Amino acid sequence: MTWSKQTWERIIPIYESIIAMPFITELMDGSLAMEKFQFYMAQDSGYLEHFGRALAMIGAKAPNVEEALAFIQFGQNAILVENALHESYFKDFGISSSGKLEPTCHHYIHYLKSTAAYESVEIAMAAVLPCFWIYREVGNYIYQHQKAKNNPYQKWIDTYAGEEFGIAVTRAIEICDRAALTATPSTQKYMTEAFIIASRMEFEFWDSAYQIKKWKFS
Ligand SMILES: Cc1ncc(C[n+]2csc(CCO)c2C)c(N)n1
Repeated sequence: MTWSKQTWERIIPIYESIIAMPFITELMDGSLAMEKFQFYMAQDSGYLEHFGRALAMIGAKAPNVEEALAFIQFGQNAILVENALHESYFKDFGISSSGKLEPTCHHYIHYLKSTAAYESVEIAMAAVLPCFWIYREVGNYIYQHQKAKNNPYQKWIDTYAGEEFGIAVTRAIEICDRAALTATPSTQKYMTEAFIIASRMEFEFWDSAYQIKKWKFS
């Protein structure tokens, strides 16, 4: 069995908890409080910028030029998505600025950036993979199960259920599987651990948006 299949099985309980979260079920039926979505959007805008930087750093460390190019393009896309969010969603939802990074987003970004900086490239690739993979699965799940018409969050749903995004995710999974094939058992173990930690952070990210969780002291 490939590294990715084995590792996805480890996070199925996290994935199933994510699709049952009130943030997701309410996003699906369009009933999610605007205030929670605005908080999510503002945090995600900050997340995408730093995530893009982490991806570019992984690209710089990639073992061959095709993989370097793939990660640099993922990084560019993350930042372009961020710009598109600014221009369209921010206008639609009345968010004035991305604001500062609140605790969960701060934690997640710094986990990814320090993994990209200090760990081996295979581990860093595994750490950023849940961001791609979980979003594709959640995006497709919502798209297939949504019942609401005129959902105010339709644009968000369409972004992640799109075919183009699906192709990028498959490519990211393939690169991680190739990296795992030549990695030592110890590195493979750390790759799995990084994938699990980032999957937990994906759960926490939505949960913190539902709770609008901010720093106690600002
Ligand atoms: C917290 C959080 N996690 C994952 C994504 C999804 N995502 C954003 S950019 C990108 C890849 C490059 O296009 C992916 C998969 C998100 N938006 N926010």
